[in-house]
Amino acid sequence: MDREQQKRLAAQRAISYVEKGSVVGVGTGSTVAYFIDELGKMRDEIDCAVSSSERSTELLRERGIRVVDLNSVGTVPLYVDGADECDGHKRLIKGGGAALTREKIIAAASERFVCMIDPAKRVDVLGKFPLPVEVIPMARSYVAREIVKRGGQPVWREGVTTDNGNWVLDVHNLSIVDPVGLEREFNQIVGVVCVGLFAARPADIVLIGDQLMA
Ligand SMILES: O=C[C@H](O)[C@H](O)[C@H](O)COP(=O)(O)O
Repeated sequence: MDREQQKRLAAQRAISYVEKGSVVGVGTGSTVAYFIDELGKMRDEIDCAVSSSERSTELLRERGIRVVDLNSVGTVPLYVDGADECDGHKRLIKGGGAALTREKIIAAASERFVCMIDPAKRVDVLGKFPLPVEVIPMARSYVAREIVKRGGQPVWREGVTTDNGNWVLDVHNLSIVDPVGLEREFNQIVGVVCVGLFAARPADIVLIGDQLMA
């Protein structure tokens, strides 16, 4: 089975976590696009969605799903998203599509985070996928130098501006043996908006294709 089929299967299974009449938090990316397809089929059974990107908002609206501001809802019962890497503790690297900050905000505001991946993204140690870090544009060089001091090799994702008007550094050469510690450390660099490590708030449920990860 190819990766796209695995992503679609994960999205179909993720739908079973959606409760009728509820607000659904929606992530970003190619896997989420399959989830939005499925969610569209039950648009009359849910209340509305909160979205992690302009791209997902557009897809949701195209399928007739009402999208509301996170500030207008309380705790979100369910957040569904993809990831770029996932370790055995359901800690993630995210941000390959530059949507990490809004994704992390909705994940933090959610009771349950269901993450959908294909088998190639399941790793023992995070870091083979370059770690995305969203930065305030004027701080790009400074943050890059600070990351070099910590052993990473930052590469500016030139030409990409996030939905928040910021830039992204992709940090290569990291073997992330302490994801919570590294997330905390990078968060403390002035000029960093968000680190694409979801370790302090990992996923609650990970679907690898249609299989539940233990
Ligand atoms: O910024 C993008 C997100 O974190 C995505 O969830 C992540 O990159 C996975 O995307 P995809 O499902 O396209 O592999």
